Amino acid sequence: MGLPPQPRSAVKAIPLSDYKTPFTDYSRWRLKDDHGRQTWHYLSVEEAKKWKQSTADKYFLGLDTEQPDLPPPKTPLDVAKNGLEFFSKLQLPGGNWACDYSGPMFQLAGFVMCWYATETPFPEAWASEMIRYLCNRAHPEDGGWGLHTEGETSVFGTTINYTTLRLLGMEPDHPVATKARQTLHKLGGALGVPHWGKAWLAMIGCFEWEGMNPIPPELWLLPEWLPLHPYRWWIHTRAVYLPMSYIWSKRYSRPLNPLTRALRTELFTQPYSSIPFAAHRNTVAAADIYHPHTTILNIFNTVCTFWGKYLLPTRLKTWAEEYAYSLVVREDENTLYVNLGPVNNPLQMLCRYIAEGADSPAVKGHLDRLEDYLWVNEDGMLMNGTNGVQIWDTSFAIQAMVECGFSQDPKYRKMLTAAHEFLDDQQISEDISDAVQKCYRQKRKGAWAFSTRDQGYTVSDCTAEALKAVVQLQSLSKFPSLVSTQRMRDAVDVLLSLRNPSGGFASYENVRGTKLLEWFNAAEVFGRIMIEYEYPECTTAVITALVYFRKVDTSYRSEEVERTIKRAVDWIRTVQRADGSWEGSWGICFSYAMMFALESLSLVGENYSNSESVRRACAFLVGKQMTDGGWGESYMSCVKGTWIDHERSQVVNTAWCLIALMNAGYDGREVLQRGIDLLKSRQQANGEWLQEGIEGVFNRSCMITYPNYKFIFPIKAMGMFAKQFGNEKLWS
Ligand SMILES: CC(C)=CCC[C@@H](C)[C@H]1CC[C@@]2(C)C3=C(CC[C@]12C)[C@@]1(C)CC[C@H](O)C(C)(C)[C@@H]1CC3
Repeated sequence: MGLPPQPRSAVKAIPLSDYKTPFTDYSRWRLKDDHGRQTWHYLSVEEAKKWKQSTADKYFLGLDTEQPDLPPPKTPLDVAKNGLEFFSKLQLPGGNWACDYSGPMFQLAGFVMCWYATETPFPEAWASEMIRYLCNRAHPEDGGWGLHTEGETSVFGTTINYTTLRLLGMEPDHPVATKARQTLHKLGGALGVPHWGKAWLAMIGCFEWEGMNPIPPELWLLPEWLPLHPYRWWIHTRAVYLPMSYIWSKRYSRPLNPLTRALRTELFTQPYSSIPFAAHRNTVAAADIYHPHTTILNIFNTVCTFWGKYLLPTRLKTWAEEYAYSLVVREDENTLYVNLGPVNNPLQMLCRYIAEGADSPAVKGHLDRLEDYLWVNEDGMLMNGTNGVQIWDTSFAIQAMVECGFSQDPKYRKMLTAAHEFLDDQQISEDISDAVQKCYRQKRKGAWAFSTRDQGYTVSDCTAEALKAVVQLQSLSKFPSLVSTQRMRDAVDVLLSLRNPSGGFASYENVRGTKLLEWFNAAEVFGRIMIEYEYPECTTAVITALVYFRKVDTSYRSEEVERTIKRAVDWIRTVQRADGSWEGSWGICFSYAMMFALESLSLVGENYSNSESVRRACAFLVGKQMTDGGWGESYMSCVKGTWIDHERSQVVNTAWCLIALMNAGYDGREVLQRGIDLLKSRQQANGEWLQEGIEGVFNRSCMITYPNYKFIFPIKAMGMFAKQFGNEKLWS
């Protein structure tokens, strides 16, 4: 400690196992919260004296939080109180919560490669800690990386993270680099890197653009009624391919320099100049493929390659580039450079750099806002999956406290008031003037996003959970009416705008495309990314929110609300599996979706005593209880689409299953109490629960952490148990 950031050459000789000691002085990092904008700052020694490190900073950095031992809990609410005692220390001044939102192992790489492509130097403290993070995440046996932290070594993960380390300053003969390179070569080298990897490498001059399947911006000029039009794609897919298509069309590569020349020799198993790149458009390492190319995609790619090479008129190409670029600019303007997510953001920056140059306000705006995605944990610096989890986690934290009956308790008033004010501040108050027509955006006035208002993207269940939290506080717990009735109605308008003909709800938008679009999924590493799908979690969250809203406002669009609830419940029934379960898409996995499904069914009056479908669901869950009383689901549940036990019970899965069963009105007290005992037994003396397995997922194959869940859901489960059975003394 006390060291300045280590010069990158100093990281030279450290072996893979020794990256636990920070390269920077961890007592000098601070997390700043500006209306939910969370950014990490590395202070000078002088600055650090004036700006004290908070408990939250220390916790996130893996330093000792010095929280005292609390009186041993005797009742479920004691456990909840102790949990909250700790969790309250993690609340940021703006009333929201933050977290290390890691898991995917491709975001930092995308960020570093795009940043490098813009010829911008990296701040020293970042570079050192990013290097350390990647060293800490390398698999101990083979030194490679996978798609996500739990995944097996892949060509994708290893190619892009090896490249990242080198761009950040690691020498090629460093033991970490040597080991990773050997593994990469054993896997056939970077020629087999999937599509996005090829694109990123091409941007820094380490892959030839002709070796990539095309991403023609001309697609944006197709008539919108065509099923293939990008506006019908899932929002994240189109947001990534939009800037990528512009860069692809421009064939932009950073001019070569000694480092990228060296990388050209390190990444491949054969001399770079001897590689016939055009023949390798479809070369993808077998182990990397989650979603193989379809014949139709291969034909499409061949046609597009031919079209681009021989037929595309220059004027049309320019027009397409200009149109795509105009959408890139709008995305920046509409989100104040935060952008939809961590992959499109750096790509957007590179587009602005290509078109407007390094000194343009746009590139500067990007360089500034990219910081919102960076995070520092005990292992180093990484890129978060979004610019935070602010609204989402704050909504759930409020709901958990309400469930415990703490909204009436003066002790929690300050924490809840700050959280309430945060949600009030973060509701999106207006639509983007020309956005709906020209950027293909969903209605957003009245919505809440997942992270912040600045990011500004409607998400169905984020709107629903925030609305539920607001109703719970304002109408059912007599908190001041910060969010007016009109604004709640705006939120309901958003939810109703998201209805689909099936009755189910998707994530950001209505389902706009046909499932057949999946034939054109070119990303290779993810499944189900081409269109929006209806999800049990999103659908049930909407049902729940509408039921809550209806409790306080019976008149607004009442028939539509009624019909929407009914149709959504019908949809939920259609996707319940024969074994009684629901499969999750955003959390791991069945336990997550079932928690939401059984809550909404209970709110429409279906429970264990009167519904066969609820009874089947309960039997499923009870059947999964482990011998220690807990539940545990492996992330492989999501990959395989069938419940797979974790090797050990998990606090978060246990809480989800308990909440699900209690919502269902399941009457087996013993089953529930064994789960409650397990949660209590895992709580530390200071009220904390320790991090266990990864909690979240997206696109079926990529895992992502939700570290606050281990506080929020056990607290909620305790509150519900106390409500259902009385807050009796259970432990001496
Ligand atoms: C394939 C690409 C572009 C990768 C970048 C990562 C994003 C796509 C991921 C990271 C976090 C992520 C899983 C998220 C979601 C969508 C996809 C995200 C944004 C949503 C908003 C979908 C709806 C969900 O119910 C929930 C709100 C939990 C999540 C939150 C995180």
